[in-house]
Amino acid sequence: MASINLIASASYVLHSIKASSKSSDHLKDGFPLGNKNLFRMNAPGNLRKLTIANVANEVPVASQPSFGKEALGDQNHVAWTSVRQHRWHGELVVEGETPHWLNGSYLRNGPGLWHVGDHNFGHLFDGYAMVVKLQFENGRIIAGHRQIESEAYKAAMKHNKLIYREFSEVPKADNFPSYIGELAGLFSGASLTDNANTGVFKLGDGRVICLTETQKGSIIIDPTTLETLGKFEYTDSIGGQLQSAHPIVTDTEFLTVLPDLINSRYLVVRMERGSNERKVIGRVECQGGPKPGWVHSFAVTEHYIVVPEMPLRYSVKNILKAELGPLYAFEWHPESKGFVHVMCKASGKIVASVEVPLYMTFHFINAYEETDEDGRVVAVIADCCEHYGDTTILEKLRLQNLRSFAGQDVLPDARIGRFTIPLDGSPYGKLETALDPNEHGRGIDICNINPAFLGKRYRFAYACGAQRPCNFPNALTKVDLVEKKAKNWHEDGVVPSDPFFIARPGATEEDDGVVISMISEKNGGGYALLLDGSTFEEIARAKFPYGLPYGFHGCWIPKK
Ligand SMILES: CC(=O)/C=C/C=C(C)/C=C/C1=C(C)CCCC1(C)C
Ligand SMILES: CC(/C=C/C=O)=C\C=C\C=O
Ligand SMILES: [Fe+2]
Repeated sequence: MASINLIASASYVLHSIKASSKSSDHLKDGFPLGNKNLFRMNAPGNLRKLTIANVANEVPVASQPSFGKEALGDQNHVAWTSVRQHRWHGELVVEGETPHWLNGSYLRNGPGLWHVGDHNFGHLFDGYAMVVKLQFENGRIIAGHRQIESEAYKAAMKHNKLIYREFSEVPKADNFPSYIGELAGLFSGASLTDNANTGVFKLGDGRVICLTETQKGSIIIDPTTLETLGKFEYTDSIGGQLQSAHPIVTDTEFLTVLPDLINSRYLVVRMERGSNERKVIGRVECQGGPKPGWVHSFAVTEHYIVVPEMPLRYSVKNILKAELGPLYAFEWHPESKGFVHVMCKASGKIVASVEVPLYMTFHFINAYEETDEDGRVVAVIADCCEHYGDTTILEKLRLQNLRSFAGQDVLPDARIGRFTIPLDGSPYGKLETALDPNEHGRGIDICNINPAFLGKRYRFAYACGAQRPCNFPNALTKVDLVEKKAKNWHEDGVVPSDPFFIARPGATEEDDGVVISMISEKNGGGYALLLDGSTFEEIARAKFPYGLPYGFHGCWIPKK
């Protein structure tokens, strides 16, 4: 059965490759090159003329009139609306001043399209990936966005229906045999999405890669044109289907965690700069069960890798179901408990596996080693955006909820959860609240730090926070973990994304730099925002021709 499915999917892949060159061609068909100032805003019925400096190369998707089409009434914030065209590129007018030392490109990945044909997707995490670029050049900002041409996206465009399984979406089996094919495809991974919408990373050798949580969803793009260049092929034989969405990428290496659903363990792997071959550092045997916990992200210190084992566990039963359960591919197993494991990076040995209170996190912020007066490491501290051991947030991120509850105070509380993991062999670790969550409006997620402090004792985290009432993080927050205070940025009706810190060259203070975020506005507009990393005051903003959907995670590519 699996081989039949593989043959089917191989012939499908061939079709898609042929279709892909055509698809890029037909995306240009009917492209009104002269029409440089007219943009239809995403807000329903809102036709406006905007003058944007040097707008070039706006590319409507000729045969996809469905872009930006969800008809959901006035409440449909542009943050939760498909982008109105496949790609765009142009210069933005800057209000304020961007620092002249800021030369390079900020790329951000996230969903761009949440429907196919007449079918609206269910969840924020389902959207077909779109990368947005802000290229800073001597005070100017050249911007652009482009859909990633994953197999899942191309297949959906070609057949006008969902073909691959997304986070909350399962393609409809037209008939029983095709459902059997779909099941086999799930075992082989052939039916799983490669929609690389979670993050974008610059590898040490300069390649730029977009990822999702399936290994096949590792896609190389051109950071200048944002063109999809092809699959990132792992040349090792490690196998498996899944990966963390958040590898730790430095100039020298790429570290990630691969959940192994068959053996109920995690593989921690490392890929050197310039290589496509991952090598296993070590294995973490899960303490609870029945399956490994979801591992969206993990953390590192200078010498250790911190691997979470959440009670929110992968569920093979759910993954194989035609209708997903309330927690999609996962199940909440409080009886299986929560654990955190610490692996020595050099030897792969587990130096601590501790039980901790039940927790629920997407994002680790950072981790570091705590030493005693003799300099011996006695504990590992790991911080994350923690949802009080409650999975409700997953339901709140359903598009219907994001669209219908704007302004209502339904965002579940979140905090910075600080794990203390003793290295003295004791079986328990601590999970405490790092600062009063009211400081950041009792909402916090999508966090960044100064990358020079990765794995080290640090003081500042930048994240999306909340200005209540809200149904989604609607503020930017700078958290001071030493003073236990936060500075917040908010404007009425905004949905800000990924506050990304870039250090000023030569800086000696941790927060000396700028924070970039892309803002979606309630009137359908949007802009790039620059805040001072220290004061958290606005230094510049630059309006996009039209608002962009909410995005997840970005990276910085300094100009060579
Ligand atoms: C955007 C984000 O934060 C997470 C995305 C996660 C995805 C796309 C997960 C996809 C999966 C499947 C398609 C089936 C198997 C399990 C799982 C990895 C959840
Ligand atoms: C948007 C999000 C997770 C994205 C994953 O990469 C979490 C939002 C949480 C809200 O508090
Ligand atoms: Fe994430």
